[in-house]
Amino acid sequence: MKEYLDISDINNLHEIIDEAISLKKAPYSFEELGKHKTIGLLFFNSSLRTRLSTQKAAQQLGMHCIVINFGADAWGLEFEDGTVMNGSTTEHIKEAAAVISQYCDIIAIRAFPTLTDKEKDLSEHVLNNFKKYGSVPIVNMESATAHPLQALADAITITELKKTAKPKVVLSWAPHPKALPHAVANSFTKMMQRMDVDFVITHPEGYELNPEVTKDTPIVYDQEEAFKDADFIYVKNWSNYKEYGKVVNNDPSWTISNKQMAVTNNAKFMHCLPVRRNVIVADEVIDSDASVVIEQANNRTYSAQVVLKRILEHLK
Ligand SMILES: NCCC[C@H](NC(=O)CCC(=O)O)C(=O)O
Ligand SMILES: NC(=O)OP(=O)(O)O
Repeated sequence: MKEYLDISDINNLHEIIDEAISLKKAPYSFEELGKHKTIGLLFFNSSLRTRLSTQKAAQQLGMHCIVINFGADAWGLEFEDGTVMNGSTTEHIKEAAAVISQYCDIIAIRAFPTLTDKEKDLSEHVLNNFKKYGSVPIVNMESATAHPLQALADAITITELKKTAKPKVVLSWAPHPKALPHAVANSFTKMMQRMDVDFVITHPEGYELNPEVTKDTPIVYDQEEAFKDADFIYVKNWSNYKEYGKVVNNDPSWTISNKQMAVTNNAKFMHCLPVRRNVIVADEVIDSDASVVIEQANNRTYSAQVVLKRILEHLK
């Protein structure tokens, strides 16, 4: 694997999921592979799971890890070409990406969307500028439109827990007070389209994701109808895509409670975390045996580890 920007960088999905599950059983089997290699983790936004699981994955491969928070302790970066830099930005991406590439063999980046400038977000300008001006492989740790490490962890989790050959998986929107990105929902959708599952999306009318992502995936506007006989309920809020970045609906009847779970086939409840309790999901569901959110978060380590392993093998 040359880089990991999107799940399209995965050639053989079955193979990578199986390999991640093997790494979970023997996480130190390749601790020589990353010896004397360094990964730089660049954060423009907060993180708990991605930051810790990616570090853990790198360490289990014998790599060194360096971390920088652009929001807090780096110089303000300029991304536009030809700007007269007499304002708030201090350093241009051209130098920053080239310099970081001197110190790191792999660069991993978290950079959320603006949710105000749709065109800029869709262009993935942060990720693509690092790719353009850096000289080492890039790993996406959640960008404006994609969270492929999360989607791979989700695929591992569903593979481990499914009880039938072709489970029914539902992606459900749930309310949230703030405008949230589409990245998790986009990557999960693309992942389910590649897996052998019966996949349905449910959300209030008007909350359609980018049609270039959803393609021909069935969309059911009635949440209860969508949940019938489901084996996995994957919940996520996203802000409006058409009225870009707006919160136009906060309907609490979409919050996942026992009432919704009752029509499923004893479904597992999934969420990428962090989750707002009693807004996205009621305590009674996330505290029940149906919830697999901790197993899902654990799989973030093996998702990152299999990706880093493959990039390291490509570097050799
Ligand atoms: N990496 C997992 C999710 C990150 C982000 N959630 C958030 O920003 C939650 C913020 C809050 O609840 O205040 C998202 O939805 O893409
Ligand atoms: N799921 C996830 O990416 O969590 P963090 O935002 O805490 O990294």
